[in-house]
Amino acid sequence: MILGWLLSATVYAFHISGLHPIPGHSDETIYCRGILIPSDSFVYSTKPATVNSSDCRERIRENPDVKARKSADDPAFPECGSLFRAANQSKYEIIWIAVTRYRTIAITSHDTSVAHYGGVGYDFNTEGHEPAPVAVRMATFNAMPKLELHAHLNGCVRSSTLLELYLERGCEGRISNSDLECLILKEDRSLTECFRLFPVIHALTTDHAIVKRITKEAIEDFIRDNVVYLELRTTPKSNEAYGMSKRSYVEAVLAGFEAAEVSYNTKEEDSRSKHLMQVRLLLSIDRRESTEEAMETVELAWELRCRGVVGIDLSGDPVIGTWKTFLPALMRAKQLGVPLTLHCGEVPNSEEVRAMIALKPNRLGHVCCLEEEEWKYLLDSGIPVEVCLTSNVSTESVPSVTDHHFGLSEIELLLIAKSAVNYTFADDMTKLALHRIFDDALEKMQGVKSTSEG
Ligand SMILES: CNc1ncnc2c1ncn2[C@@H]1O[C@H](COP(=O)(O)O)[C@@H](O)[C@H]1O
Repeated sequence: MILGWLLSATVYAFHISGLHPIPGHSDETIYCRGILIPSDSFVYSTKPATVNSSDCRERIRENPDVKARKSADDPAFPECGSLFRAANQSKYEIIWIAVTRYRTIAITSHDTSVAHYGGVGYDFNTEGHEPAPVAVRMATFNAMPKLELHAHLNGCVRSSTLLELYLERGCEGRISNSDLECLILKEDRSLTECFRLFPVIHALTTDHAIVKRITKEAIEDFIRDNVVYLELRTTPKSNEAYGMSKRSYVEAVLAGFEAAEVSYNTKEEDSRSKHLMQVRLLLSIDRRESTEEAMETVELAWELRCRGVVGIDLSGDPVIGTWKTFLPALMRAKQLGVPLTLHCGEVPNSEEVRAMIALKPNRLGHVCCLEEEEWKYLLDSGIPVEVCLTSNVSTESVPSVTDHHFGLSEIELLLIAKSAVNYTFADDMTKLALHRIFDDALEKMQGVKSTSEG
């Protein structure tokens, strides 16, 4: 019984990117984790400002919901103002922000002039201050093609698989049963708890066969969510006890890619098999690693560039490690022309945030905790940001899902998702094919819309 319950909790606990309703909310509305799939995958670009920041701020102040939540003593609110100022000064348009006591997240876009705060949409092109929330149906999100550009393999392991492995082999004394259950059942985890959980997962996903299995399952789950292009990232690991080197680990992941394609293609009765999902791999450097280990990962990415490895990621517990350790490897990646994405500003760290932006990586991930000056610097740099909304909610970096929802129309969401194609690490042919998928979906959506309006 407990196991059944644990299994049914799968999607909430581990499959962070799952397209599933949040308990207590209707699955007919946008208030669901599903909306966060595309948003996790979105990459936003920037463009000259069209929004008057003081007007924008006034409208936010006038919303009683926001006032109730952001009381005067909440240090986050002034931060919001400075964000608008930064955007205005640097002539970028902010379409969406989320401010919590600790973090501020902003999204800029060239596709729309809609801004959001506290889960309520405001159309800056219209008169009046009425909030304009838009309910979007789950079915639409299921059907919508999606790009997933920020998925950590060991963060996507099904809870059912973890439990199965745990029951089979235990957890090598690293964690008690009750601790494991507690971690699995807890829907939202602080960053600290997250990094307590990863070693537990790693202790279970040790050998090549398991790495292949979790890769295949993760891909199948993304296919089910109608992701059409996936950049999966994972940290190559060596583990003598299992005869594993960094290279053989990556080989096991690539074997998982192949296995997923086979099982996917054989399910001909499944209409989703008409889509062929494109999968690419980024190799992550963990912040606990040494310069030499980081360098080995970069060389591996270069060697395996013809087999689907398209980039390097720097990730891991943001309070561990120092920037200088990884710099030689990141510079080497740049020298080789291997695309780079860096986890940036998950916790306040001005010096590092500045150094990361100065390195001019191809993308930055999370980018939650920035000082006003750093925001300006980021906006000036024009570096696309992987805005990891699902993760930020799960790790309690932002207060709730409703504080995150976009309130955009279905077509606007699709357009934003489409714009992310330009920031994938895919080749031009793949980008073209992806643009076509989005154009088809857009055409269908517009057709449905005009029929229902007619
Ligand atoms: C929540 N925000 C985050 N911030 C930073 N790094 C994260 C992360 N979430 C996951 N990882 C990184 O991904 C590893 C697990 O997948 P792989 O073993 O690589 O497949 C974690 O150990 C951590 O290094």
